[in-house]
Amino acid sequence: MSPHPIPSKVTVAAELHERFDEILTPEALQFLARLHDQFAGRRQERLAERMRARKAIENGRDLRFLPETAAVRDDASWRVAGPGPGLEDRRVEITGPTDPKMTINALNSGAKAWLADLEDATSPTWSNVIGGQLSLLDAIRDRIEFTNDAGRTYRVTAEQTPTIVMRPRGWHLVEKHLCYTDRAGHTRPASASLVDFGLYFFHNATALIEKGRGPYFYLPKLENHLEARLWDDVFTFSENALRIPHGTVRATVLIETISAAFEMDEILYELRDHAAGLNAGRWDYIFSLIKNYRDRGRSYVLPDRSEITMTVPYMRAYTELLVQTCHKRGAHAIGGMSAFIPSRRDPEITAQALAKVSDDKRREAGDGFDGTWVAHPDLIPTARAEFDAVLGDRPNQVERQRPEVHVTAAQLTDLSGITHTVTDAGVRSNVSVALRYIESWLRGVGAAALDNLMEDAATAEISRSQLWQWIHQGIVTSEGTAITRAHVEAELHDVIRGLDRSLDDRFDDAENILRMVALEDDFPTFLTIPAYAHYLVDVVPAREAVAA
Ligand SMILES: CC(=O)SCCNC(=O)CCNC(=O)[C@H](O)C(C)(C)COP(=O)(O)OP(=O)(O)OC[C@H]1O[C@@H](n2cnc3c(N)ncnc32)[C@H](O)[C@@H]1OP(=O)(O)O
Ligand SMILES: O=CC(=O)O
Ligand SMILES: [Mg+2]
Repeated sequence: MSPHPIPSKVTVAAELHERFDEILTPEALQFLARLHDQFAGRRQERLAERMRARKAIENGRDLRFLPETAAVRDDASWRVAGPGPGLEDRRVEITGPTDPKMTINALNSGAKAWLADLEDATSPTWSNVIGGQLSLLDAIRDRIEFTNDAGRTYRVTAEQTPTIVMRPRGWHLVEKHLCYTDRAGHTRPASASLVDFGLYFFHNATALIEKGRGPYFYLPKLENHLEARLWDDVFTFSENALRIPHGTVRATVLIETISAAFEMDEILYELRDHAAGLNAGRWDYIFSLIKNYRDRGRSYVLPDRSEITMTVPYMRAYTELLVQTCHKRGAHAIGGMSAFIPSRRDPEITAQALAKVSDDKRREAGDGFDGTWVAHPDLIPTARAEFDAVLGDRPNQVERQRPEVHVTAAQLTDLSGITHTVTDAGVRSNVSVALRYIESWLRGVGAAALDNLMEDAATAEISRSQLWQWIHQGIVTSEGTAITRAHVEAELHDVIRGLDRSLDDRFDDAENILRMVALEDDFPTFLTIPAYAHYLVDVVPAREAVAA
């Protein structure tokens, strides 16, 4: 370390589009630099630990409830902070990206909460990342407006708007358009989590509190309780920095990795001053199962994506444990996303989607969940009806304990007794969906309706990781086709031949990424990491002028 350390800073290494200076103010960048001073090193340690943990599973180690944290699990006395103002009743939450139109539509939707998503549903182009922050800034100040190409102007007209719960990107991602230079003069890309969280918190925490709500977050893709501790420390540091009372932030943690399912109590405990609940993030959870057990033999091979439902035993074990853990600790249990979406052009598709969503939400409400997610505004009445039927006038059912639930470690990963059937159609569908989703993502559209299903980063991860696993485990389809690399290549060519191409589509790049993440021997931990590095980064020399 030099005897006269230079101040650390965060600098902008990208074009400043219209109004970006309202978000990337010197003060906001300085706040990001302080967050990185405190937490960038710990983030790196956590990421290194993720690699070690994954390697251990790969080498045959079974996950277990941690002996060293048994006291936390066994202590019946502690509770979490619980809902902040505006989070008491979360029976239906709409999720979606934060472009201005979706923001306004979500705020007018009638849902109780809006998951403003910078994660699974957002392609992290520079425009989307800072544009999303601008939408939120404007929404919170009641001034958001949008006019589409046809001249239709969108405004927020609802009397009661949903409580905003923002979801920053996960710890694994970087934001290369912002550079962090530490006190020793080393420059690295900023942490995407700290950027998304930090900018939102810095600009909006006080305004949200003045509106009677608060700075609320969904935390994605946590793998263990030490990552929860890191987030908790980020919250406490940020509350102190902005002189906001400790415990104002609320976090709802997605339990969407297999390892986190073994540490639900511990995650809530680490975040107990800030925790509002847990969410059953089913799509990433399935992806995490495949990713971690992909090399553990055929008994860990999951069937066609369409067959992996919430009623198979290992998925039931996970959701039952989640509800039980939450209610024991005074936390809300929030259900997940049914991927079926309605079509305003096709009443039959809509009827099918509503029936599937009804079933899913009825099961969740009956199991004790306090609320749930929907992907589309037209699903809100259906989801609400199922929760109204169980909750009635009560805002939630946190008081409903589930003492009869006894989930063992083995049940969480026991894939025996389920079908492992893979079909030709399942292979084709994974190739087609993954390719088309990645193409959309590369164009900056992070959630898409494909074949009447909602697809986002989490669902696309399932498709590509299944292809990888099926190839590497030498699976033969029920029709007798050996799923080799050559076979998947042939399917890919076939899908590409059948596409409606345009001059500016990104299918060539999408094909390149799909090959990288599904057809190589190496298994990238997230498809978004190489896709971002290859195609989404548009860096210009850092601007010293806006450095903090
Ligand atoms: C695994 C997970 O993490 S799940 C959570 C992350 N995923 C998501 O959040 C997906 C959210 N959903 C969506 O993005 C969209 O519903 C899609 C992409 C699936 C489908 O969107 P579209 O093709 O636009 O659907 P459709 O044409 O039927 O939309 C009708 C209207 O509803 C609006 N709408 C649709 N979904 C949403 C939403 N989630 N939030 C707000 N408005 C929405 C559309 O903007 C459109 O508005 P308009 O009539 O003013 O143009
Ligand atoms: O984020 C939610 C999921 O299902 O993944
Ligand atoms: Mg997810």
